[in-house]
Amino acid sequence: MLFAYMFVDVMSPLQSLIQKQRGWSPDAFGYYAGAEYILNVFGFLILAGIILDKMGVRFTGTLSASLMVAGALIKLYAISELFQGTALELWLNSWWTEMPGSAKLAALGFMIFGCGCEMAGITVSKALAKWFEGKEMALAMGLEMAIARIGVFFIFTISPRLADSVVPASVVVPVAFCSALLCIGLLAYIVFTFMDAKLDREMGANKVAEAESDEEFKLSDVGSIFKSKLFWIIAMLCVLYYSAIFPFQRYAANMLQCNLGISETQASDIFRWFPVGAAALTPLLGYYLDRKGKGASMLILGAILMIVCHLTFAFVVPATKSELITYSAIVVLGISFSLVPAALWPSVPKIMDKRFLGSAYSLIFWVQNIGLAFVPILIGKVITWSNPGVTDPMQYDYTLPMCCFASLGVLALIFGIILKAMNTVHHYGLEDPNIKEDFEDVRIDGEA
Ligand SMILES: NCCCC[C@H](NC(=O)[C@@H](N)CCCCN)C(=O)O
Repeated sequence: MLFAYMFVDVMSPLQSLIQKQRGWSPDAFGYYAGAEYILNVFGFLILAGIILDKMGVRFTGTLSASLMVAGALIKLYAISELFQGTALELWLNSWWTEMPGSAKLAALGFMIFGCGCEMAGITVSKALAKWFEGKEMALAMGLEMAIARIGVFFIFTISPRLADSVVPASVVVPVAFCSALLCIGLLAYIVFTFMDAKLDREMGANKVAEAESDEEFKLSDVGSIFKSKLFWIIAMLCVLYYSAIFPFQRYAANMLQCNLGISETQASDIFRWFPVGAAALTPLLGYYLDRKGKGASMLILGAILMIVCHLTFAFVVPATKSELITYSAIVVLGISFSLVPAALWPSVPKIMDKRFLGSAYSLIFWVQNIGLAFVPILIGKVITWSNPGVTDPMQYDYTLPMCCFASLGVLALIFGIILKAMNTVHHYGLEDPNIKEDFEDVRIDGEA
């Protein structure tokens, strides 16, 4: 997941370079960036969950890592010199001319990569739930997310430097570097499949037989998940919360530039500490959750902190232009981005039956991906609508867009409160620690 998250953002700091090198306009760059989620939104993620529950973590993880490598290589080819002047490029250049041929092929590669990346996300979650059931599951998931966030910080730091390491500067170097890392990731996962097979053997014949007889996944389970009220509450909380985080990340640097009147680099230098803060805290909160519980309360607190931060960016930062307040809001947002992921993902195995855990994760990801695909477009339109006549990208007023992000947080908070109330009534164990001697299993079996 570290290498996957690095690949996702490898081009993010290189927007102006790819514009100079390959003629991608900001719009073309936006379409390329959105391509990551397209196939997932149009149903691939649902299929991925079914494959995961039918075929298991070893097959699905290897498939997802292979998809990421294939997508990465297509993207690498698209931006390389090799692709320039080919018949395919000429043909791709001949229609929808706003989007250069290299951007179209890179978007296709990114789409395939995106399928592999999200499929890997649900596979890793299911694998961790299997390996750490009744143990330090939240800590394990927290560490996995922390490593991925460090990858984001790392790639924002090294990507421009790798591009500048050749003359003239080239986007090919960082993309080739990350593609090589993905190949290493695929090999690492293949090694894991042997370890996982060994775990199955160690778990003993009895447990495997039990798993085979009682826990066979049925296609109708997908329908059962969709009918579950609890599933929809978690999925809505997830999409609303994450839609106010990942799409915000795309606009954050520009928002800081406009509010503080600083350069792109200064803004990035401030904002890049956000994933680092989240990386530092998520495992600690996972450790706490494993031992003390309070998962539902953490979700509520995380949503409240996010609302406070987005409102600070909307009203306080532009009025005071204070760097101290800005840094404080970034740190508090990092705490929020630790609380919610640390509590959300380990909660799913508590309330969903093991046999369709992969599908449950995939359907939550699917709803989330719809938000991640469309909220950035919506925010772009709000920026344009609330800044009539503004052409200088340093002069945007971000009050309304930030209020939109805060509103998503308010809705997420409402779903968090409903979830906690339901947990109090039905005792799903969302406030309980993961590590328990006698774990009372109250997971719903498709019906809630
Ligand atoms: N084992 C993974 C748990 C989910 C972590 C979560 N990621 C997502 O929700 C992804 N579906 C979306 C990632 C988008 C990145 N461009 C997270 O908190 O990162």
